Amino acid sequence: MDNVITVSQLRVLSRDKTLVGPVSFSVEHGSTTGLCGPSGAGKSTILRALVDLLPNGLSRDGDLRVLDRTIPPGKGDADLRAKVVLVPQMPVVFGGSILDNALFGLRHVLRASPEVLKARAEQALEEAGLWKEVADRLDSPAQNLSAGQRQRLCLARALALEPAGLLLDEPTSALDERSRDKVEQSIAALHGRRAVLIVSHDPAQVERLCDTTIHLDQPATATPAAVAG
Ligand SMILES: Nc1ncnc2c1ncn2[C@@H]1O[C@H](COP(=O)(O)OP(=O)(O)OP(=O)(O)O)[C@@H](O)[C@H]1O
Repeated sequence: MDNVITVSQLRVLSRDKTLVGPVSFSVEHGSTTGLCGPSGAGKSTILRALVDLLPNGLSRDGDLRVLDRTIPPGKGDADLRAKVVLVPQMPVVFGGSILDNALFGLRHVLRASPEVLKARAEQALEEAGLWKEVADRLDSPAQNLSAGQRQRLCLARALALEPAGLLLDEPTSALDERSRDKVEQSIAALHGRRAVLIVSHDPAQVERLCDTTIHLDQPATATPAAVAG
């Protein structure tokens, strides 16, 4: 199978100090990979590095390939962010309707008629496992959705971009068991269709969803780059 994301000796640096890494791994098309490790090990930071959205003051080195393209540090662009999409830990639901939220992002990437955009958003809501619950109220405020529905709406917003890779940061950490199960069903349905990298604290969840696991064993400490490298 083809790799969607390939990382070799990737480190995240804070000034000249290694904050996370080095790590090397790949995520294949159609696979679901778990990214695990103790709090502070650098899981969220790695996800952000993969889409070149590190906070100010942090940078990365090492090699990052997305599909057949090498992404030099700081050179991530809209094209990269449509191919590999990060869904953050806390779902961000904007003011506006459910449909507006599903379309957010897609509108900037795809120049198409409102009908085509709507069809793509509906397909994404279906893929995220939310369609049946919202089909009759697409114009209702998204803020009224439950926490689990919001998480799946954010998943739909990402899927509307038809990414090759999805990065999910603790997608069920704030959910009760029933909502968690629904989100997990949606993630499981992506297996075979997308490359999914999922940060999880829950070994049982990793067992349920993932083909392979990457372990970040050490909490990140700012060690001198020359030593850590
Ligand atoms: N902007 C930043 N500047 C400096 N250090 C940072 C910055 N962002 C994160 N860090 C540090 O990087 C390390 C990794 O943080 P990160 O949030 O990636 O860990 P994590 O494994 O996702 O943790 P958790 O499981 O608790 O969410 C931590 O030591 C954190 O303090």
